[in-house]
Amino acid sequence: MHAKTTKRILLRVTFIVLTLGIVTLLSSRGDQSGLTTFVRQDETVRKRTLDVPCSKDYKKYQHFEGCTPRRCGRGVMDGLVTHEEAKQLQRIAKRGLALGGSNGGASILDLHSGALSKGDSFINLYELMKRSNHKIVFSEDDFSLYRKVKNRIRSAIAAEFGIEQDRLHLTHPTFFSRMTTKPAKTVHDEYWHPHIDKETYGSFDYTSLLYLSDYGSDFTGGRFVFVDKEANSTVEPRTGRVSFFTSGSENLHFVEKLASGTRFAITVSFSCDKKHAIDDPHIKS
Ligand SMILES: O=C(O)CCC(=O)C(=O)O
Ligand SMILES: [Fe+2]
Repeated sequence: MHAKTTKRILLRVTFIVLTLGIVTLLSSRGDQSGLTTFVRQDETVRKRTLDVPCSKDYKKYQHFEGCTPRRCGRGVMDGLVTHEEAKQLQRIAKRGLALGGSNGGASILDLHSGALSKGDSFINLYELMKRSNHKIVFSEDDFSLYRKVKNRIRSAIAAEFGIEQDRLHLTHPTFFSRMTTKPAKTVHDEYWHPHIDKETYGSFDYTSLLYLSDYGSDFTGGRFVFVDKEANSTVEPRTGRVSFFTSGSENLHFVEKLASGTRFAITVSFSCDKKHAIDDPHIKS
């Protein structure tokens, strides 16, 4: 073969390889809107983590040695909670929420305090249960499932961040959420605003979310989005998926507005400060 022809072919091959490389790189980083996917709904991840630099805000907060994040980050685990456990928790959520429900698109049931969205405000489910002879909604088995799952999540967070698990205290609020496409009626329905959990909830140091329904089939929209400098990054909810992260401003986030369907999740969070510890939810007598 002619040296010139060989050179031309080599140049062409190099061009094709480079173009393919750039296309692959761009598509793996996200679409034109600057959105990348951290974990897709249709994949099963044992554990996927990402370190993110801790925000400077930690200087403002009291430091709890051996617990306050020194390393910040995010993680997603699919194997921690079984599909059946998540489905059972969804049934519990539905049972409780059936006694209330917001007029707008977001309803919560706080398992610890009993706060339940109803209309444009909240009622107390435990008060209601007390008045109507206790076990109308939850059984001891329901609470025991919640505790089991919460302890598993706590161990996973402790292992990931190199903390002794006894230093992580379950904190308020811990709640089931149900989101729909209904228009918001009060600010409590506006789940789509970017926020920092440490600022919104005060006591949170490590946030976890357990998803109880599937993005793409049970609902559309409703992806969890981390707001990052370069490109936002989504976690697509999947039944049984646990997503956890340090609660400071390094993990600013929001939930996209739902486009269709109903989305269920539980927020389970931990504080390093004993003062903010709450008991495991249990039947109040
Ligand atoms: O349900 C979610 O994916 C996130 C909810 C959330 O941001 C929160 O509870 O603070
Ligand atoms: Fe949040």
